[in-house]
Amino acid sequence: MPLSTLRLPAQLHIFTSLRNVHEFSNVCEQYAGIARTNALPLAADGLEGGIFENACRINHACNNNTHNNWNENVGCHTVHALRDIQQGEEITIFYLRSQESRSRRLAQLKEKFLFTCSCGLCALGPKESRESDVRLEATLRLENLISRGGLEAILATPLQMLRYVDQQVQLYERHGPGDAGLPGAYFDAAQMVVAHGDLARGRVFAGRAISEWERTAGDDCKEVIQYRKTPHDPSLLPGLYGRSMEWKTAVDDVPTGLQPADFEEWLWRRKPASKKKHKKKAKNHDKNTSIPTFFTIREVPKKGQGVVASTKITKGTRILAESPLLTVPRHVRDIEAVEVAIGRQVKMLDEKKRQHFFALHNCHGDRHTPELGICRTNVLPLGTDATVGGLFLQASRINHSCRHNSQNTWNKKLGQITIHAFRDIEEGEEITICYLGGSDKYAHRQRHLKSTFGFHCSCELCMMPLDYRVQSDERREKIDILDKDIGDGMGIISSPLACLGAVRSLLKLLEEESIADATVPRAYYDAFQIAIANGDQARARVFAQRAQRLRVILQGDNGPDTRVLGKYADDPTTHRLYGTTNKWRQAVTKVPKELDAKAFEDWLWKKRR
Ligand SMILES: C[S@@+](CC[C@H](N)C(=O)[O-])C[C@H]1O[C@@H](n2cnc3c(N)ncnc32)[C@H](O)[C@@H]1O
Repeated sequence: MPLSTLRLPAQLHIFTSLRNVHEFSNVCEQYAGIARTNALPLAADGLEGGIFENACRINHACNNNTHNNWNENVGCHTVHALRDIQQGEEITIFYLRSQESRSRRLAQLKEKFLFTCSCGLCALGPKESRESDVRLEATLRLENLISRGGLEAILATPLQMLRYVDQQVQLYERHGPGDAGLPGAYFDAAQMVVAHGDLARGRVFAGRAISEWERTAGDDCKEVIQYRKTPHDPSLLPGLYGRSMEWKTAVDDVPTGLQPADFEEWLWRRKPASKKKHKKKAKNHDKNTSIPTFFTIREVPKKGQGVVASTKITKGTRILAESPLLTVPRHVRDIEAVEVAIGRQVKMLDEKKRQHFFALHNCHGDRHTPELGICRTNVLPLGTDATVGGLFLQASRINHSCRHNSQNTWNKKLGQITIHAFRDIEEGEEITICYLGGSDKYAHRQRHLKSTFGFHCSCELCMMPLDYRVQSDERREKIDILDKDIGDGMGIISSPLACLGAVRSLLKLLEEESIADATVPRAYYDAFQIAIANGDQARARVFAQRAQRLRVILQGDNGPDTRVLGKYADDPTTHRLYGTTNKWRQAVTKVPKELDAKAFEDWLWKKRR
């Protein structure tokens, strides 16, 4: 039970003996510090917290072995073992709201609780840690897709939503029984199938959710009590049963006698992959390019049309290469001249293309002619800082996200825009690019998107809780400052070491902010320039190689920046800045070969030991 009053001296004594990681100069600050260090949430929203004599002594681990939960029925904080705990092993809980990548967890724990976590998960070697991060990020992404889709997506694309939960459960199970996300996932699945009248599967999913809640929070927890009857009568799931009857089954239609794997196939409505279907997929190529089609263009809730992955797309895949339908001058004040230029090109389109053109979205209403409104809504830049934009029948259907998954690049040599996935995209997930430049903060992003494209952004990042968004804005502000400092070019010569340190800090912030677009190779290219301007060919080669590898992901082998970076990686002295000073002069052969990963990074960034 929480310590409800502190009038009794014994309770006050317990309270003041709790750890306080915050500085204080009076009693009020001391008590507030203790509360901030120790309070455990009394509800899922985390707005109210309680102080507990024993539970507040439990330390954090990112691979926690227990799950803590405020049980409002019994008015107690409960702690349940998620796996066997050996005698003498420390009992641990998880202090943060959700499992994220190692760097994010470390940053949040440092900020909120002022410690550097060294638990088993944080202490993994680089390879295992990366693998764990990939799994956690995938879980989080699926969680976001499910929660953002909401009822609308459950009703519109139920199979897709069920697929997300299926993948989520598989990821949780790969993590082992320690994960407390399972009951929620099974409950989501129960809601999805029941909304379409499928009581048989609803019964199985609801049963699994209840037994997982019992395991992680006890049979007297709120959820078990509230939904105890649903495995017997899944139609009791609140407000959902029979919104559609597309998957209608009776509650007793659960198949018997199936092998476990076959039962799971039935339960999750997975279709066994038939050879025929594979053949069809391989043939499914875009008519105008040699690229297989990875997407469909269809209605996306609250966004009009959008481009949606029709298969899983792996990081680095070229999703689309497309020639512009017409080109439009950008940054021109003389609107009439622009209208004339557009009008002339629209007239020259054949009838079919003209129809496609006028079917594109126009967010400007009758403020402009339809031709100009369509172009202003849909034009994509043909190069960095380009004075010309292009209008595309497919690429212009791609919607915006502040945490996008794909990069658009104008490939002058091909005369086409390319769209590359810079992280894995799940089947059914929307393909998104960023309409904005740089690392704009929340308020600025919303203002700009509203005034230029007429919508309020509710992407994954913009929908994060306020405290997360504030942290994100702080990181973005730092990114902006570092970017400007590095970009002014003076530091390369006058203070190269500080400049290199700034690039390293920038890359760390970009990773924390999950920015994986062209900003990252650009930062490595900055590091390359610092090294080569000061005569260090060895470091320059490594930085150029890293920038090139990232450009291959974002633009492909034949991308506009990929080749030139390859040239610099082969021979860094071909860069125009080579030898501006010889302060760090070093041959290209001096890249150390014997160092472990950490020592190599220390060498690369000239970090003194
Ligand atoms: C280039 S078009 C993208 C395709 C467009 N959705 C369509 O139906 O053709 C830009 C327009 O799409 C919509 N849009 C793009 N991203 C959006 C988002 N994240 N949320 C809501 N609407 C969005 C806005 O209406 C915007 O003006």
